[in-house]
Amino acid sequence: MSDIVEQDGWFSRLKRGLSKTSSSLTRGIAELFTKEKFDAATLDELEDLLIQADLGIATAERIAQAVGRARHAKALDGESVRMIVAQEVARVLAPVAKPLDPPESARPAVVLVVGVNGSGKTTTIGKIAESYRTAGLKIVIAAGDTFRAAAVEQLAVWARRAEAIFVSKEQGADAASLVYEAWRRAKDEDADLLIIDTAGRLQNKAGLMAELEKIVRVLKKLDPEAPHDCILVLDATTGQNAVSQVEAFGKVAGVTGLVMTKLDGTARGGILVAVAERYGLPVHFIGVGEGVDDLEPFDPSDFSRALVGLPQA
Ligand SMILES: Nc1nc2c(ncn2[C@@H]2O[C@H](COP(=O)(O)OP(=O)(O)OP(=O)(O)O)[C@@H](O)[C@H]2O)c(=O)[nH]1
Repeated sequence: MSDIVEQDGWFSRLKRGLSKTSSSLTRGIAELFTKEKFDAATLDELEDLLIQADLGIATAERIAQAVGRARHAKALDGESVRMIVAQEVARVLAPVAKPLDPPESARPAVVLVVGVNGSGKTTTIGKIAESYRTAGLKIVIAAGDTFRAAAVEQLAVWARRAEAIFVSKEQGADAASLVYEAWRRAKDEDADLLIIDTAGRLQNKAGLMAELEKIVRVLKKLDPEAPHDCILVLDATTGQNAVSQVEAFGKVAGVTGLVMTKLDGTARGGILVAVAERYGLPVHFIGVGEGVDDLEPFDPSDFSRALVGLPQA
């Protein structure tokens, strides 16, 4: 691959996006080799370093054990340790890397997008709509965040770009009734896909969570299988808080998959691994920047190598 293509490619954006995490891991691992010998205490330090990057205790332990085994077989250096980290991380992530794949038989297939304020829901919806427009699908987008006029406007821009039918209501309107209308509209138009934005809410605000529950209830009356996908968008910079979001949104809306954004904003990008290990939920997309090209389908090999600053396999 030429340098120019490589520069503009997804992997180099991913690598740049994950550089806060990868440089902190690379530096930390290099420091382990300034010790006189690489012994059990060094392995503990490695484990701590991985936990600090939010990789989760179980994965950190497994990686330290794998490095421990390798140290008997060959002389280690920073790069070989990073390679072991990448291999173990890829192993954890392989089962959760699944493209978003709403059923073709459902008309419309319903994708509900949930998450706290500012996590990147709008950007995610724009990306999904764009990829399905390219595939020739007829799309309806419902502006279920009826609280913020700016959110509706932003979504309308994405809808126009994706040549999607856009359904919105006046500010403060009941979100569940908007969802009802949007589903009917999608049915009347024989649309393939209905994507529903929802208002950002904190997982500990009971009133807003009840409203989300009502949206799901309304959808189930229209189609017992809906929503076919319920995507939780997680902001990586919220760290361990992502874990409580998965639980709270999972309980109310039955989360079926994840998108993790803003991996560029943290040195603890390992949080994706911790969440994957704990819940085994599919990861559909990851985001490392504000542009539409900075959100891409999740690839465990690319992610795990970029996480420790290694070139693409
Ligand atoms: N650095 C960075 N910024 C991102 C990423 N994804 C989204 N953003 C930015 O984060 C902000 C919030 O993204 P939105 O897509 O509007 O999020 P939202 O969840 O719809 O937000 P609300 O409508 O406020 O609930 C925007 O300024 C995005 O450009 C990412 O991966 N990295």
